[in-house]
Amino acid sequence: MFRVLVSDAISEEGLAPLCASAQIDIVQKKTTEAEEELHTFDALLVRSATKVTEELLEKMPNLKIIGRAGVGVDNIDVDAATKRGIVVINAPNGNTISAAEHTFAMMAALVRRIPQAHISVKSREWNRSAFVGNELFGKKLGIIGFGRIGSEVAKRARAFGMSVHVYDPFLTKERAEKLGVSIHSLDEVLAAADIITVHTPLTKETRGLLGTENLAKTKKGVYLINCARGGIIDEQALIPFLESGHVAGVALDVFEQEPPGDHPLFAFDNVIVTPHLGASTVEAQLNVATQVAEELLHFFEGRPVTSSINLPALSKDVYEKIQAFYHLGRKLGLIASQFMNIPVQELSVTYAGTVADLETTYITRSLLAGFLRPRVASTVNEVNAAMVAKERGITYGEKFSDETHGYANCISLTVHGENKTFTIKGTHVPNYGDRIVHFDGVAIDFAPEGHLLYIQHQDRPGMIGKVGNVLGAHDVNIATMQVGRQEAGGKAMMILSLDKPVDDEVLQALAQIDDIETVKRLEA
Ligand SMILES: NC(=O)C1=CN([C@@H]2O[C@H](COP(=O)(O)OP(=O)(O)OC[C@H]3O[C@@H](n4cnc5c(N)ncnc54)[C@H](O)[C@@H]3O)[C@@H](O)[C@H]2O)C=CC1
Ligand SMILES: O=C(O)CCC(=O)C(=O)O
Repeated sequence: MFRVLVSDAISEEGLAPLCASAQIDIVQKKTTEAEEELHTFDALLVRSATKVTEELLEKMPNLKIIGRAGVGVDNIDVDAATKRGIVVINAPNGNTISAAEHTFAMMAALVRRIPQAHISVKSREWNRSAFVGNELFGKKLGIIGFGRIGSEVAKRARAFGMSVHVYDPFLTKERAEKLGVSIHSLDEVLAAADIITVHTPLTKETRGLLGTENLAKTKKGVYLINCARGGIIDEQALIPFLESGHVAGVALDVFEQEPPGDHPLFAFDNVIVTPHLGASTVEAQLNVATQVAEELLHFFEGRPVTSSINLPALSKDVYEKIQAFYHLGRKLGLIASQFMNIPVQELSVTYAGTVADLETTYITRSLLAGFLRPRVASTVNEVNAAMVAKERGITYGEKFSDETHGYANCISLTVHGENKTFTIKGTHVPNYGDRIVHFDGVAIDFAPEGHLLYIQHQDRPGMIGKVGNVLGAHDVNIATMQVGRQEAGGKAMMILSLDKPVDDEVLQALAQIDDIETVKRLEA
C-alpha cells in the first residue's frame, strides 16, 4: 500500500484514478495538519501553496515522489529532493492554454482599461472619455520566453493582427519561422515592443530580468505583463517608471511574495492584478491533476515517468527497450562495488553492440546507483546517483565501442581504485537473462543473481572438491559453480551461487585452504 498526501486543492475528478487504486491510500490535508503522520507518506502532491522545503523533506523520510499539479516547481526544493533520491514530477502542459488565455485577457484588459472602467461604472459613474484605450491590432508584442505558454500567446497575438518579436536564447530559427514570429536580442525586443509579456521560469538568470537597466531600454508608453513568475519583472524597479509615465500600464498575475499584502504598486490606477489565476480554470485543473495522477500510478507500478524534473525523460517505448540493460547495469555496479571494497576514484562504462544505440544515460545512472548502494547509508537511486558520486569524489564516464566479444550487446565497467583496477563485463540475452562474461581479467559465464561467492586460487587439481567439502560441512548448498582461468596452472577463479548467504566463519574456513588467495561474498 502506498500512502499519498495531497496537501493543496487539486481537482478531485483528476485524482480519481489514484483514488480508485486499491494499492493507494490518499490523505487530503495540509502538511501542517498531518505533522504526526508525515513520516508515513510515499508521495506528496502539491500545487503552489505548499512549500516543499528541506525541513519538510526531513520529516518525510519515506517520500519517494513529489508531484506538482502545474508547471513551476519553484515552491519545491528540487536539489534537496534530488539529494534524497526523491523523484520530482510536474504537469508541464495541462495548464498551458489557460495561462496563455489569461495572459491575453490581461493584455486586452490592460490596453482597454477594463478593470478601471468596471469599478467606475459600478461606482455609478459614466465617464466614457476617461477610459480611452489602445488597439492591439498592428502593435508589436515582445515575448520573452518562448516555450509552451509564450508560443500559445504568440498564436493568439497573430490572430489579433499583432507582430510578434521574441527573445528566447534557446529558440531555433525553424520553430520561430513555423510560428510566424521573429527572433531578436533582448535589447531589440525591449526597444521595439509596444507590449512586453514574460513567459520564462524564474531562475538566477531571469530574476529581475526587467529591472531598472532593462526597463530604461523599453519604448516610452510600453505596457508590461507578468503571468509567469513574480520577480521576473522587478516590482520595486517599476515604481519610478510608472510615476514618470514611461510605463503606460502593468498587468500582474504573479508576485515576488504571494499573497502580496499591501503592495506599493496597488497605488497605481494603471496597474491591474489577479491573484495567480493563470491556471485557475476547471479545464486546466482537471488536466494537471489527471497528468500527475497518471504519472504517480506509473511510478508505483514501476513504469517510467515522463515528466520528471530530476530524471532524464524516458518514454514508454524507450523504457521498454532499455529495461533489461537498466537491471544489468545495476547488477554490474553492485557486484563491482563489493569486489572493489576500497576507495575508488573513477568508473568507466563502455557500451557495445545493440545497447550502444539506446538511451545509455539512464543505464549509466542505474549502474552508478548500484555501485554506490553498498557504500552509502542513505537512499541512492538513479535520481541522486550522479550527485552522490560527485559528493564522494567519484567521477564517471561513458564510452562506446564495437567490441562485443561475440555477444549481441556488452556493457563493460572498469573501476579505478588507488592501486587496483577491476573490469567486469556483462551481456543480456533475451529470454535467457543477464550473464557476466568477463570478471577481473578472466572469461567466465555466470548469472548475476542471489548469494554469490568469489574465490581466487591457483589452478590446481582438487580445488573444487576442497571448496565443496568446506561448504558442505557448514550446511551450505551450492546451486551453480563456474570456473575460469587466465592460463593452465595460473590464476584461476570460481564463482559459486549459493542457496543461502555465508557468514564470516565460512569465509575464513575457505581462505585457509591451500592455494586459495581471496574469498569474497558478493550479493546481487
Ligand atoms: N500564472 C500561472 O498560473 C502560470 C504560470 N506559469 C509559469 O509560466 C512560465 C512559462 O511556462 P511554460 O511556457 O510552460 O514553460 P516552458 O518551459 O515551456 O517555457 C519557458 C521558456 O523560457 C525560456 N527561457 C529560459 N530562460 C530564459 C531566459 N533567460 N531568457 C529568455 N527565455 C528564457 C526557455 O527557453 C523556454 O522556451 C513558468 O514560469 C511557469 O511557472 C505556468 C502555468 C500557469
Ligand atoms: O497551481 C496553480 O494554480 C499555479 C499554476 C502555476 O503557476 C504553474 O503551473 O506554474
